[in-house]
Amino acid sequence: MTEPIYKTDALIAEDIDAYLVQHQNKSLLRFITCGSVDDGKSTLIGRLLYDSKMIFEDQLAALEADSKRVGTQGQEIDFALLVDGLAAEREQGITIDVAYRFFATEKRKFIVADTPGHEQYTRNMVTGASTADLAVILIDARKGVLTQTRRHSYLAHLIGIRNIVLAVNKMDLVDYDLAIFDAIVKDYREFADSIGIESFTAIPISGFKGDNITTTPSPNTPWYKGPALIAHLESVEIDNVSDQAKPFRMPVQWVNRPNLDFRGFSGLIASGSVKPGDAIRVLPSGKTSTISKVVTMPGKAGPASGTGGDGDLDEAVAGQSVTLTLADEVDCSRGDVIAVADNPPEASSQFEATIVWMDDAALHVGRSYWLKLGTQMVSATVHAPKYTVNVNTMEHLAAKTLELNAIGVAEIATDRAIVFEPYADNRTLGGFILIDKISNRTVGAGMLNFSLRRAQNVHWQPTDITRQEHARLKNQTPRVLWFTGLSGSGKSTIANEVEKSLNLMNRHTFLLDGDNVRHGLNKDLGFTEADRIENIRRVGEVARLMADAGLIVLTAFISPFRAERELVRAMLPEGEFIEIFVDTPLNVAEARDVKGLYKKARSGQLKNFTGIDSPYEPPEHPEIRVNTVEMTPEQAAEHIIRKIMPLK
Ligand SMILES: Nc1ncnc2c1ncn2[C@@H]1O[C@H](COP(=O)(O)OS(=O)(=O)O)[C@@H](OP(=O)(O)O)[C@H]1O
Ligand SMILES: Nc1ncnc2c1ncn2[C@@H]1O[C@H](COP(=O)(O)OP(=O)(O)O)[C@@H](O)[C@H]1O
Repeated sequence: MTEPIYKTDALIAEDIDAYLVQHQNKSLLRFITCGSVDDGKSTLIGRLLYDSKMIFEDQLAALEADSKRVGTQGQEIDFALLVDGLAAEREQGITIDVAYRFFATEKRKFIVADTPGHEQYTRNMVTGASTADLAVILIDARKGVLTQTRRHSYLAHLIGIRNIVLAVNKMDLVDYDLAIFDAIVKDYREFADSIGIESFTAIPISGFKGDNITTTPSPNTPWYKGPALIAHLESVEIDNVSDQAKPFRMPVQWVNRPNLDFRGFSGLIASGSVKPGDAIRVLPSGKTSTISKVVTMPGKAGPASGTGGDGDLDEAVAGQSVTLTLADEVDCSRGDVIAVADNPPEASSQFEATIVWMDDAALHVGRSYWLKLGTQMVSATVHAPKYTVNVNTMEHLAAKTLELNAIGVAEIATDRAIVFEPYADNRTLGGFILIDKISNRTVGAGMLNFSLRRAQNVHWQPTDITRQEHARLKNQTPRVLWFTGLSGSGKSTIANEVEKSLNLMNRHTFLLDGDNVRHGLNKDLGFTEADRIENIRRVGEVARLMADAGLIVLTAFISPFRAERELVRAMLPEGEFIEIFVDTPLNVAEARDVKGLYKKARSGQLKNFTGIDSPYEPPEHPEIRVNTVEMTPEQAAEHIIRKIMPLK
């Protein structure tokens, strides 16, 4: 029964090029519709698709048959059936994911992201809204402005949508009463003012009856002098147009080098315009040059087909994909940004950001995530949130982390400077996503608000005695032998044995032990997840410094999380980090109970104890694994020494 709808999408998806060529000269408006099923959202979208004639004949026949069978509108066509395609939605009576639909009118083409209305789906709404130029906020005329209206408006505004349409729907059910419409608009204006929405367009409609949907004004609302919905969607200014007036920025997607004579930098122009002769600056290096040519992107044949472009352009503007060639040989690679020379964006490594959390597992404060901003990808850690926002009341709440669907403001630090602009000025250079390094899932989406001053005044200081010099003097290759395992597994005992053996071999070593470091450097840290993450981050930094000094470092920390162990691995040159899994089953470690801590944990006197009520994630591919049930500490140490030899 839903097949015809998928066919429409599939056709466009399969031959999107043909579709786009056909509509090439029309501008594209991306918009979202916000509201719940009850507000008539699906009916409205169905009506837009229907009225724009993008439904094929056979599908219409199927729709008519379906409507009569399962529709809720008697003998009339139930437009909601066009949109509520997913079986799960049908069963639950709700819309649960972002569905994108394409349609076109004489004047413009459209992509509409249909996002669900329920609070737990904030992340879907944010996903759908992230590229939208406009949001249609649906209101049921009988109910007026509701909590969810405020939530959707707040999210749409937060995500940077400047065009808001307040579609007051179901006007037929309130006798097209002007007073009701006016009261709703007044109510909404008060709310909009309070959150900084500068303007919106209110339209009285009936998705079901078709009032004020297409281009002609409805005779049922003679008091309404504004445009009908489609007429408004066809004429509203698209962000690209306003972006063109901003300074030129183009994040480099790839370096296009089809042959030795051509070296171009390809990307999508994020803002402004560019033409041959323009003075530009490559960031973050700051190197300057001049634009030689602006070439349109290669066609389907790809970069291999010579310069591949359809030809040189006199000028290109925001929203266009182009390849730029420069007058000078300038270092420039993927992730760099080419900008107008005298007004470039900043580069920074510390920011305040607004983050929408999208993962079932809450944010781990201090953990290193991938941060992807346009074509730039760096490691980043998020500090404890300053506050989270209650999306129903706009209240600020105190919070230690961000749970699924939470929106919070927090400081964020990247491991190297990224080129950016505040999201409010530039969505492309200010919007980012966070990716879990282990699962590769997108866990958050965010907006950079501003960079923190302190980041700009800290610079790397080069030193003359390099780590190679330090290592050469000690006549050894630095290593970090990272022992990990449960409390009482034998990390300290075995690490101690290994250090003794290394010293007999005249190696320069240092053993960092959990208990000892926690008395000094890390005495401010406890055993919450966030504190353990910070504990390991600091120990990792110290181990790295010691390895830079040429030492063989041994560390004995539970280090329960894979992500932080991988973080430390990534801090060191390839091959210098050796993960040693002290593999002792919980019952064995517990039976040893050297410090009586397991007993305390079992009796509830000690909370968050690893293996009892705090997780331990065993290494998946440790360089070395020792089984302390089968080996004595001495045997385990010998095994390790043998594995790491010949140790120069
Ligand atoms: N709640 C809780 N959970 C785990 N361990 C606890 C806890 N409270 C105190 N201790 C003692 O602290 C030692 C572990 O510290 P670490 O720095 O290695 O821990 S972690 O890596 O930050 O998880 C650990 O030492 P080892 O037994 O040598 O591992 C314990 O003695
Ligand atoms: N094969 C073994 N390897 C390491 N320790 C062992 C072994 N068998 C028994 N033990 C005992 O287990 C305890 C391990 O404690 P410890 O080294 O402090 O562990 P951790 O540092 O992992 O908490 C010590 O008392 C040690 O003597």
